[in-house]
Amino acid sequence: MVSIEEALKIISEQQVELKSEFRQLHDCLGYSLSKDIIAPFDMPAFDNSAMDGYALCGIFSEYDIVGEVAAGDMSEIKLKDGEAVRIFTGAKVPENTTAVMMQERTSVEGSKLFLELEPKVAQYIRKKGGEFEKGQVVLERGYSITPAGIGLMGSLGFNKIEVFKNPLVNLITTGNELVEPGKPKREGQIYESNSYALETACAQFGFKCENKKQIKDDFEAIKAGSKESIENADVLILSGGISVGDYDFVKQALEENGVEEQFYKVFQKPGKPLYFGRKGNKFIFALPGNPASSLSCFYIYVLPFLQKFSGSKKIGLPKYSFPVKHDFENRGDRPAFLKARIINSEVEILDGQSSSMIQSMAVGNALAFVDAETSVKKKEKIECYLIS
Ligand SMILES: Nc1nc2c(c(=O)[nH]1)N[C@H]1C(S)=C(S)[C@@H](COP(=O)(O)OP(=O)(O)OC[C@H]3O[C@@H](n4cnc5c(N)ncnc54)[C@H](O)[C@@H]3O)O[C@H]1N2
Ligand code: MOO
Repeated sequence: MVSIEEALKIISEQQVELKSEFRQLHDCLGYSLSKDIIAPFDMPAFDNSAMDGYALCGIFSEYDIVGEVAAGDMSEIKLKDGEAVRIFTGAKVPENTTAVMMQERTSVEGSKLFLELEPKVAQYIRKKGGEFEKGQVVLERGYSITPAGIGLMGSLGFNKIEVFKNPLVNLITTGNELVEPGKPKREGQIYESNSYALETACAQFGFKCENKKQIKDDFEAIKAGSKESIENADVLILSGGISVGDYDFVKQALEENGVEEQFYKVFQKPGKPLYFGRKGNKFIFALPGNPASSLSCFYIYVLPFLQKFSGSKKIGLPKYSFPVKHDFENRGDRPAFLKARIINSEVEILDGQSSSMIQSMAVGNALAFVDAETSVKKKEKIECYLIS
């Protein structure tokens, strides 16, 4: 049995072989950059107008309108003192522009422009290189790509992005009692739900499960199924059958497949029987079958590993401290990740903390950490991992 800190350290210290690939710009959300993104030109690339209005030369109260520049135009106009051009947002400002005046503050009579107020030098001009300059690193290697990052890379003209390959994930659920949702079940059976929660938890962070298998509590079947997944995937996630019961075959099956245990059992609640193993450059997490245990172990242990394996610098769930809404006592002898809800900057520890209960996790948005045999007083701050 290891502590939470030891388990996380063992996971974070695994040497993983990162590979890179080019992906289309629209298809790299959830991937991480394998190279810095360097601006190929200044941003903006030319001085341009921030408003629909008039580009002015010199500071006067009236001007002669000498032309028009729309967004996308290649303006050849060189303004002289007292001249103005009609201009639109994003259009290149002509040479010698002193300022832009928004059209709401102007009036026009024939070709004469009158201003309601005096312009300030450089107002409403977005200067060339004002955001960043050519050659500047705008996104660093290891940056986990977001929609804004995609927008930025598109604005720099990149249509293919070099990213780290995401690990190939396989998922195996084990249990004789499990029935696929949508099918009839008889007394003693339950619906298989962990694979859905785990697959979508992967997807929440941009990781795809390429293959899902459901296997009975049969040693040979689990051994054969996990052998195949270890061959085909980078990371195998199993759920169930990892405790000490007569039908818990996962650990032994993994051992017989040549998987080397990195740790087994973590001193925590939920998720005590968590197993982590490795075979070469393949990694195996066997999560306890209880629904809240398996998902909580995914968030705390599997997610940081998948992120590391994808070359991301962003590791683990966002973690913040919040004051508790009410007194709380963890009477258990294990440190606990508690299903919790953060509202109005306060954290409420929810009812339904049993490892088999997932409704509290579904309506919650965080896992709150409270050490073993510890009381926390109302307003005392505790660490919370945000799950949504
Ligand atoms: N004698 C002991 N018994 C148990 C211990 C222990 O230390 N000594 N630990 C308990 C703890 S803590 C946990 S957590 C569970 C974990 O057991 P397993 O990983 O072997 O999981 P299973 O027995 O297969 O299932 C546990 C529970 O979860 C349900 N389940 C399993 N798979 C799914 C699924 N895919 N979808 C929905 N629900 C699932 C299953 O029906 C069981 O109710 O062991 C304790 N026992
Ligand atoms: O450690 Mo288990 O996940 O409490 O039921």
